[in-house]
Amino acid sequence: MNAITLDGLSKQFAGGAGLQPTSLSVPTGQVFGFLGQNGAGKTTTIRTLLGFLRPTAGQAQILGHDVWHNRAAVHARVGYLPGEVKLRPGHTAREVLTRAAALRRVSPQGALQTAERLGLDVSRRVGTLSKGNRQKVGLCAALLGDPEVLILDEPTDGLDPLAQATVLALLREARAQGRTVFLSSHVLSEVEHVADQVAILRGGRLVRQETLSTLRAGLPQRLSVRFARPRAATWARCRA
Ligand SMILES: Nc1ncnc2c1ncn2[C@@H]1O[C@H](COP(=O)(O)OP(=O)(O)OP(=O)(O)O)[C@@H](O)[C@H]1O
Repeated sequence: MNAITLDGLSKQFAGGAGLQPTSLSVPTGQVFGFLGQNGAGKTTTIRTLLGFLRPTAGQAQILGHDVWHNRAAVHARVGYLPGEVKLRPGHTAREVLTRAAALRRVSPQGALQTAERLGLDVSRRVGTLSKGNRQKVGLCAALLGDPEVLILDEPTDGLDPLAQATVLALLREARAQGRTVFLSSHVLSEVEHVADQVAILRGGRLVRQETLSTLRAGLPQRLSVRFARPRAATWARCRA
């Protein structure tokens, strides 16, 4: 069964940019990497998929619900990390997570443990946190209550390599528990460590969707370099 389905979903902004009609599906229990350069349309897709933007055409379903018509039912079962995490600056990270947990009617314990794994000091006021550490607060909030579907807009953006590795480990654990992850990123080398499938968006258009093994098989496995002159002579020139 598919956890997420886009059926001809599109979003046209006044300037013409946005998302061209796009159809794709994400099977339950998979990590789906959604790749594209700056401005490719990843955030637009995610915000339309979640019903924050009204689609120009088409529809999206999450866990069998039409997103636009059943937003509350969908949002109750989805953990979402927005591209820009906005938090009340005067609250500590612990307060943010405890309040978010109360709103979701779940225990904050899991999120506080995740914060510890990510090396986040939850006693700090979020207004004093770095971008990466605010990102960690947003991620802990998205994971609250172990939602069935996680939709994460560039979750590792701005994180140090250790925290990035912890995030990827958290996503693998979510998959091992049968949960579904929709993960946007600029970087294939990061997504390939965790994704089962990837889609590539360019200029608001889906240009590829394939499994990681098919994508890898299509990438050059060997690079051959030809020197215009004998190698020893080339190195000698470089050293000179
Ligand atoms: N509210 C809006 N009104 C008009 N154009 C918009 C709006 N939001 C986004 N766009 C345009 O839609 C295109 C896709 O933007 P989007 O933010 O979805 O890209 P992205 O892939 O998430 O980029 P990034 O990796 O930089 O976050 C861009 O050309 C952007 O300028």
